[in-house]
Order: sequence, then structure tokens, then C-alpha cells
Amino acid sequence: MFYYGQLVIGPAGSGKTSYCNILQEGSFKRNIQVVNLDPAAEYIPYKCAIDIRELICLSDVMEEFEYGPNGGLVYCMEYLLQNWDWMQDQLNNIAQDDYVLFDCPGQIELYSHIDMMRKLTQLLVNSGFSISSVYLVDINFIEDDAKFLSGLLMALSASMTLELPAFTVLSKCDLMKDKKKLKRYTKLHKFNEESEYINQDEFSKTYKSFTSGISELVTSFGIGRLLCLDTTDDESIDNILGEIDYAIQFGDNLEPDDKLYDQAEQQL
Ligand SMILES: Nc1nc2c(ncn2[C@@H]2O[C@H](COP(=O)(O)OP(=O)(O)OP(=O)(O)O)[C@@H](O)[C@H]2O)c(=O)[nH]1
Repeated sequence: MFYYGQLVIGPAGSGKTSYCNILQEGSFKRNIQVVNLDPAAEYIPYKCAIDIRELICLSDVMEEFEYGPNGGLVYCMEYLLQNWDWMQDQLNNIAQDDYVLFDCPGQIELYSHIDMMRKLTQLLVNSGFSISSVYLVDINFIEDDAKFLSGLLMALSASMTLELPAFTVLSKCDLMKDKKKLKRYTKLHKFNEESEYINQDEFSKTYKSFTSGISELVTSFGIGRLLCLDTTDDESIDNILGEIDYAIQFGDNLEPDDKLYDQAEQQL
């Protein structure tokens, strides 16, 4: 059995839940199911196929064990891994042709400091999932080149840990009035060449080679191009889905639609 989908990751507030919701509400030539993997989620706008909060919920853990939010979250994710049979039972209810989005918690420590999300990914792959990670970077990161670079480094570090086909998506692009300005960020070699921050003369030689080294790193390893997400524009979503479909080979296993052939036959 093969399943397809995305692990939607990124810092708190980067737009993961809204992205899942928009995809589920829209018509993007697939039946989208969403799995909430955030035990701390308070409000979920989409229809949940599976909700981790039915297994374990952060507020209960914090109350019972007197943990803070970070310790509590780690406990919840570990609990999920230890009770994977529960998840497997739920996943068995998902149809093979459904496209599954996993809406993940926003604490990036889960990807960088501990190997829980990597273990979770491996369990999904072992269950027959062909998935990509989609790391959302909020458009407010482009306010400042140093902040932008650090956002990309976090994306690179999370992608490296998960060992999946990885995409970095600049979210909330509807907030950008002048869309032409986005080119500077979506074509990272341009950013490398033009950034005044990276190329400023006041930097010491060592610091300058450090910043340009970092910039070359994110440019060369996988994040050579950023995808833009403008949730008010279906074309931008189609573009993101198209890139991911190609990487995870979604659609390769679908039977040809006879109805389309019949229509084409009649039009000839
Ligand atoms: N303008 C705009 N606002 C957005 C977009 N996506 C999300 N937001 C807003 O950003 C805030 C955070 O969005 P969420 O979708 O909850 O972000 P999240 O990454 O799921 O956040 P956590 O659950 O805390 O990890 C909300 O106020 C949303 O309304 C977008 O595409 N455009």
C-alpha cells in the first residue's frame, strides 16, 4: 500500500494550520485528509482525520506531571511514538488515494535537538507513506537579510534531520504588495549576490567569509529555490503541489480516468 502527503513543519505562527485548511477547502485534484500532530492545538479549522489530542493532550500532561510546555510536548510526542499502534489503526482508515497532510507542532527543538520527529517520519515511511517535508518560513523573515538567512538555516537543519524530500515555502506572500520583490528571495543566488548584509565592507574578513559561507550553504544544499505560498492565489498553491507531486511521485499510481478519454474522443 502506498500513501502520499506532506509533513507540514515550521516555527509557531508560520501558517501551518492555515495552509492545511486552505488545501483541504480548495479543489486541488485530490482528496485531502489532515492529521493534527500538535497536542497543544487549541483551535483547528479543518476537518481532522486523525487528532493526536484523542490520544494525548498537552494541558493534561502539564497538569498531571507538572511539566512546562516544552517538557510536556516532548512527553506527548514520545507517548505517541510508544503508542504507534493507535496511530497505525487510525491510518488504516485512510483510503489509499487520499492525500495526507500532517500538521506538526511549531517547536523547532523537536527537529533540531531531539530525534523524535525523525523517528515519527521513519514510522510513516515504514507504513507506506511517500511524503515530503514542507517547512514554512513566515514572510516577515525577509524584513532583514540576517533574519532571513537564519530562517533558512533552521529550515535546512530540520530538513537534514528528517531525511525526506524537502521543500521550503515562504508563507503569507499575500501580505507582500509588490510581488516582484519576491524574486530576490525565491532565487537565492540573486540574494547571495545582491544582499548588502552579506556583502558589506564593514565586516571583518573572517565575518564576511562566514556570512557568505552560510549563504552559499543554504543556496547549494537543497534550498536553492524557495516556493511562495499566497493562500489567496490558487496558482501559487498548484505550483507548490506540482513540485511536491513530482518529488514524491504522487499520481504515478493512479489509474487513467476513462471519462477524460471519452470526452476527448467526443470532441475530436
Ligand atoms: N495574511 C496571512 N495570514 C496568515 C496566513 N496563514 C496564517 N496566517 C495567520 O498567521 C497566524 C498563525 O497561523 P497558523 O496557521 O495558526 O500558524 P501555525 O504555524 O499553525 O501556528 P502554531 O499552531 O502555533 O504552530 C494566524 O493569525 C493566521 O491567521 C496567510 O497565508 N496569510
